[in-house]
Amino acid sequence: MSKIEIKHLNKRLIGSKENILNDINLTFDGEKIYGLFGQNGAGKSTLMSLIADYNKTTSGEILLDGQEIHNNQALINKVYYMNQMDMFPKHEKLEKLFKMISNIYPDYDLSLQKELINKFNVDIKKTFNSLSTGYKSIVKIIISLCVPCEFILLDEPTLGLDARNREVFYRELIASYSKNPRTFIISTHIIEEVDQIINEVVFIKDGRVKINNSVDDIRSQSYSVSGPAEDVDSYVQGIHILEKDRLGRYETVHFMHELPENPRPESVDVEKMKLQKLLVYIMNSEEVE
Ligand SMILES: Nc1ncnc2c1ncn2[C@@H]1O[C@H](COP(=O)(O)OP(=O)(O)OP(=O)(O)O)[C@@H](O)[C@H]1O
Repeated sequence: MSKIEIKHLNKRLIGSKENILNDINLTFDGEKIYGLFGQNGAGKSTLMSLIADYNKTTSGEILLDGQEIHNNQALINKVYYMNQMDMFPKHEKLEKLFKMISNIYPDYDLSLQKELINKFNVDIKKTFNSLSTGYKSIVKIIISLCVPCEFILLDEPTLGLDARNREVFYRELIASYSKNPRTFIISTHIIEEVDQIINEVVFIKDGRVKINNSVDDIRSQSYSVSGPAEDVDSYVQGIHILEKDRLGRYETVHFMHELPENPRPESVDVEKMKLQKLLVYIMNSEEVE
């Protein structure tokens, strides 16, 4: 199974004194779905553009199956980068645009493309330039799911999509992945949207990797316990609580710890903490250390 390894990568823009990315060491394994998170300006798009060889590293290596991707067209062809740049011919009708792309990739999935055009209600007689922000994203999403690449990098794929189309996209992504497992790296600010889809989390802050772990590991021993306040309090007694939300007599407490050994009152519900909340705690605790 293919993998991408990033070793001691630094990126600094010419004329700048500061690195955008600092000593990045990461492995993206085959057939996994990664969430790439971080605040605005953290360096997510820069990292993706380097992997796809749109940009050159200042130092360090990006290897696909042990070989440098940079300037190696056979390897670059295994990576597809969907981003916010509009690089398609603006005045061509979409039907021609789709044809051009499918001609570039020998095993492009034309039947999936047809299905997705219908599901997203895309009018292929329109030009790319005339599309709304959301429909521009949809066209890019369709192409990303149909190209026969082993590594698909999606940079804020749902930008401008309404709720229905976001749902269609994630449903189709899962269907496509199940049928044809490959690696997806999805950069998004809306962690709730992907927390059921991704296997791995990479969190970048100020150009450095702060979290690089599986979702299962991150979510193990992290709970949200809710119910009548007095029952919850007695159940979680002695556990370090990260946050308590209260609504009248009802409360929810969040903690990163094993479940208490005390018997759980029937009135109390236990669930895994939401990934978004958890990542915020992990980042905050790192800052305190
Ligand atoms: N061509 C450029 N010229 C100047 N600064 C740049 C350039 N490209 C990136 N940067 C800077 O590098 C940093 C990282 O940007 P990048 O777009 O990679 O972040 P991001 O995590 O994708 O952010 P966002 O979530 O806002 O899209 C930012 O401070 C950005 O301003």
